[in-house]
Amino acid sequence: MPQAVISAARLTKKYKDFAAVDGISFEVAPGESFGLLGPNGAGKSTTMRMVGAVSTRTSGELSILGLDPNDAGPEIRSQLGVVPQQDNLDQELRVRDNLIVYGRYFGIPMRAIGRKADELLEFAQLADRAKSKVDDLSGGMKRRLTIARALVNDPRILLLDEPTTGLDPQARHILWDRLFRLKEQGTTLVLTTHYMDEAEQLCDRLVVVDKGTIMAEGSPAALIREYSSREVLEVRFGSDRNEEVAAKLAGIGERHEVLPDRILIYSENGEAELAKIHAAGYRPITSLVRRSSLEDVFLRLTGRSLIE
Ligand SMILES: Nc1ncnc2c1ncn2[C@@H]1O[C@H](COP(=O)(O)OP(=O)(O)OP(=O)(O)O)[C@@H](O)[C@H]1O
Repeated sequence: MPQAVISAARLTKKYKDFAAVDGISFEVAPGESFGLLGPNGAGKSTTMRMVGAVSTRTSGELSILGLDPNDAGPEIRSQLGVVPQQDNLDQELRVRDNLIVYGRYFGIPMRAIGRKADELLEFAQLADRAKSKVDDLSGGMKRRLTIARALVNDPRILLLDEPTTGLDPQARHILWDRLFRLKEQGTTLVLTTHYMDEAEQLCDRLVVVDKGTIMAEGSPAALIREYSSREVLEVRFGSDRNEEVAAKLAGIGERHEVLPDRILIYSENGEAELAKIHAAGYRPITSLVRRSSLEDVFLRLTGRSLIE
């Protein structure tokens, strides 16, 4: 890997005796899009706050852009863009003024900041809303404005905590498109998400986190190859029968997961497994064949679903 822009070794954050982040190690290369995928409470935001140099670590090593946040917090923060989980835009100010005020905060000269604000509004597809009140924007627009604001200082790394939580599918796709654009331009992206499709779409590489520890690391495709099969057959026999039927399907597929509402059968060819189930005399209420996803990887690693 080229000289890492973020390097964490045995990074730990404790709240009293509880380790919210429990000895995690990872590196992020320049220009990479790196993700932390895990359910609520996994320790993703806590990790992001340490990387963002706004929360101190309890132990371990952390280097951001070659600097230690314990010694160089302000210098690190001046080179980062941060998109927090909750939008914290200035509701009193108009859209464009949010960017101007933030730019002034970073000490950008007045004549440069106006040009920068217009450029960022264009990028965030908000040019026609420049004079709107923040309150009048949709959730997706507010999110894009928060991203635009985080780009005011031309950050070397953009940190995004759950960038699309709470957005509708269309707004998510518009936002992903903007993040792809940034990725193309070479910005290093670090994001947390509990959406497996977001991780699959946006991340070159990711770590799967659960209960403060890293369960696996790799590209989405490599993780799926390593921890799942090519296809998944989902069958439903009714919540009271799934356990009983699953026990009788022992020879079918490479392995099963029995969830409260369905059985997942992992194999290279879901349709072929469905034919075997029919041949054995079982008729599922519903059946669906899909390709494996990071959700299956998480289930395999933890025995639990990402969204509970
Ligand atoms: N200030 C705090 N004091 C005590 N416990 C905390 C504090 N902040 C976080 N925690 C706990 O640490 C754990 C990890 O929280 P964190 O917010 O990092 O998780 P997360 O993966 O980002 O999930 P979410 O998406 O819900 O924010 C949780 O159990 C949380 O309750």
